[in-house]
Amino acid sequence: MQSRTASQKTTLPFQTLSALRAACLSLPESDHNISTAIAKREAKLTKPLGSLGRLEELVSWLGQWQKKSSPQLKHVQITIFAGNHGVTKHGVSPWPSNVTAQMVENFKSKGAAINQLAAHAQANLDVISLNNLKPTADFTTQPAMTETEFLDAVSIGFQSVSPNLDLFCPGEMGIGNTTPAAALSYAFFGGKIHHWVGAGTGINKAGIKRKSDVISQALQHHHHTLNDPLLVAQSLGGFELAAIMGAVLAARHHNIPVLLDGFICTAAVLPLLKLNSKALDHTRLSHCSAEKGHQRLAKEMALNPLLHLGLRLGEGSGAALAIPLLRAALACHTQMATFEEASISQKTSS
Ligand SMILES: O=C(O)c1ccc[n+]([C@@H]2O[C@H](COP(=O)([O-])O)[C@@H](O)[C@H]2O)c1
Ligand SMILES: Cc1cc2nc[nH]c2cc1C
Repeated sequence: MQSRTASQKTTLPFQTLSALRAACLSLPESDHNISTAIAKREAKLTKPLGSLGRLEELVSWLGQWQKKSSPQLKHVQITIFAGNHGVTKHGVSPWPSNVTAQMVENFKSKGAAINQLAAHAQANLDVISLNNLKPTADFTTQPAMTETEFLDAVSIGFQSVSPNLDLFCPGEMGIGNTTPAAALSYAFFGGKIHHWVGAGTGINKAGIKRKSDVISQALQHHHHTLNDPLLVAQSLGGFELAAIMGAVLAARHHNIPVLLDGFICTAAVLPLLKLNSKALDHTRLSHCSAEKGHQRLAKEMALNPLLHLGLRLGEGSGAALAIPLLRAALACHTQMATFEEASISQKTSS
């Protein structure tokens, strides 16, 4: 496993918000000729058309973005982005912030759930600690990050994605990060605060009330930023969320399909969607988290989760669990016999 503390300042791709905005607005498209080729083969395979349900669509999605009519999953990367949060001083998480660094060590020594799930999925796992795990500012009174801090974090995420990948899965670790995730969701979709605020790592009712109050205060403080998705991400997000946003943007520029993880990961890429309604076409949502706001967020973002397992761990765990599903989909598409090869009669009427 590679682990980085990601504080280098040289040749970062985004020196200004307008450079980042331009990269979000001008995005490559998938190759629709590939989906036609894949659909043609799918129709010849020894099963009623459509009978493998979403597995069929997943093969087409992988192929369109990889630009391969026989998509592959040789180079699969899970990267955990770790960061800390100034809002934790308001008691929004039951865990102390030093658990973020302790879990980073646990990832490095292969003791965490994601280490087992990544190995099972035959995926490479890296961890990147943002800002040396120094926390964001308390966003109830200041932007979570300065413009430079935000751009650096986005740039580090962007640069972390190697162009040769077949699939990229961002994960995250950050005590307190369900609060910025809920704040971003509420800032972009409104509704009632309590729709977005859940127990995270297990906070009690009083803690959930504190989280809601913190978010309400933060939105009042940053109301002037709410019409600009990048300023919202800078003001209400976090280092690891910004890095995830940058990484998912990079994957798009390299035509790499992405599996999104849980509530925090989904909220992290929401600014991309708000800037460009096609920005997440190269992604699929691996699972629906048990965290309260995730189902609503997925619906608002028109993301249809592949798995419902009651997970609420983060680390990229849901994405890791969906990788074997993608491998199964590819195995069927590439290795099944056609009707002709297996001498099976085709259907006689429609
Ligand atoms: O992925 C999810 O949906 C998810 C839901 C709840 C908690 N988490 C993880 O728990 C941590 C944040 O929870 P909290 O209570 O400290 O805000 C962070 O490290 C996340 O990876 C993750
Ligand atoms: C132990 C622990 C492991 C985690 N993994 C992701 N978030 C986490 C939060 C805690 C508290």
